[in-house]
Amino acid sequence: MSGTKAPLRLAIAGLGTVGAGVLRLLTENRDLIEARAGRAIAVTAVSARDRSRDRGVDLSAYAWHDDMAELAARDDIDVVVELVGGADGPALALARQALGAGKGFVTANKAMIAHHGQELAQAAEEHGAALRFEAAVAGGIPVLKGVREGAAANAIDRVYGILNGTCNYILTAMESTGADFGETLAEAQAKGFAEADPAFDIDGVDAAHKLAILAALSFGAEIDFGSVEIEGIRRVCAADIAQADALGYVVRLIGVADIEQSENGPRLLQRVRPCLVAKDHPLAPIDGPTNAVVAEGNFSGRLLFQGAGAGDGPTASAVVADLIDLARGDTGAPFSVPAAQLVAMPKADSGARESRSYIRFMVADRPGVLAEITAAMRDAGVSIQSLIQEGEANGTEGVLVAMVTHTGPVRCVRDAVAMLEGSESLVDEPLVMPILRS
Ligand SMILES: NC(=O)C1=CN([C@@H]2O[C@H](COP(=O)(O)OP(=O)(O)OC[C@H]3O[C@@H](n4cnc5c(N)ncnc54)[C@H](O)[C@@H]3O)[C@@H](O)[C@H]2O)C=CC1
Ligand SMILES: N[C@@H](CC=O)C(=O)O
Ligand code: NA
Repeated sequence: MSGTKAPLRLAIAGLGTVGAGVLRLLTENRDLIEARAGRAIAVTAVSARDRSRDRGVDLSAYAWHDDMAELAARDDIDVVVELVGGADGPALALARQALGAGKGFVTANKAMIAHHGQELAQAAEEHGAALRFEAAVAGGIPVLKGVREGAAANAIDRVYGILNGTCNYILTAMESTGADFGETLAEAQAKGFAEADPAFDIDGVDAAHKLAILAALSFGAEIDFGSVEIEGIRRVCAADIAQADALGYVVRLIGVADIEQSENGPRLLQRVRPCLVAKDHPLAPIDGPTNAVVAEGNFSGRLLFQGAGAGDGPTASAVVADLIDLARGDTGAPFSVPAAQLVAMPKADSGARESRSYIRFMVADRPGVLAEITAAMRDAGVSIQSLIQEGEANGTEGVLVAMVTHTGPVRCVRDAVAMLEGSESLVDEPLVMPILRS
């Protein structure tokens, strides 16, 4: 079909949700993939933990390796595809080996790229190999391609979005059905969205991995996962979602990265936390495992990328798109610029940022409690826009007091909360959620 070009030969490590999806996609769409890639893309060898597991795909045509480290050593392989996971360990060893041997390397592993992406990009350059990881950020959405290629001419100084399908699935289910957190997490796990350790999802770490990669690529910054401020969704309760709704907002886990200019060069701020999102904001209707990313280019204006952020089909689509690029001979720098040109950007001070905030207190039902809270706000310089006191919140001890502040420094809200620490009026630690600016 494509003439005489030799096929691109793959070894795939990991045949779980994503790996099995990639095998299915390569089989079902073989002809169109070959036509678009200009050559066949053929699997030669595979490795996973359990050879006999029924994955709904026929493995009989592929060489099997119990030890995935052997894949990179095969001389009949052009590209190693890593769909195992884990920041370090065998996945990282395989990446180093494959790139060191001059083979292409395609992965969906955001944990590994967030921690070691720069080293791996450098290794790829040194050995003339290609490294790609579109599936690692926002699953099936071609957001890395969109930023790296489609928006390549723009300076981008803010990128943000919904980067974790599991959290979005949980939050939107809590919103629409009032379902409980644990039950909804189990559903997300059963559908294959959740990470091997779902704490990575609900504690915001997975979104932070993706944000760190997206920020590096968007801003030309060194990857700095360590400086991401992270808060997950464990403490968001049904009453918060109901209060947000009454105020005209929905609750979403949002990753935001931006750069601010200072005398000493650009500073980077990366934060992942549950936020209140106005119902007319483009991120508000994003539900279920869908992800959405907004990138603000200085010529393009606001770009919105939206689609399935997790699951076998969408994630496989991103992996195979990378493989098609490699088959076509695109070996360009994965972070837009060579790894050595990525700029080290110190962390910006999040306390100095201005924001409106939602603050929820669970308080003891007794006189003087509200006065104590509002005094702390006054002393810390926080201006309250609205305050709601509810009866006993469902399934919780105490009375819910929720407030929305006027725009002011984040530090003042932190100071107010710190002043109330240890107060006998509070039956739980306050929850602060910023209101996402449009
Ligand atoms: N599931 C999803 O929706 C998405 C997953 N990802 C990423 O894709 C990667 C794979 O995720 P899933 O397919 O969901 O995981 P999974 O747990 O379903 O599959 C992992 C596979 O790796 C194999 N494996 C584990 N340790 C191994 C070892 N030492 N040697 C050989 N094989 C080994 C397992 O046998 C299994 O086949 C992860 O990095 C994940 O973060 C990225 C985007 C979306
Ligand atoms: N666990 C992740 C899977 C995709 O990256 C998620 O829920 O988004
Ligand atoms: Na993607």
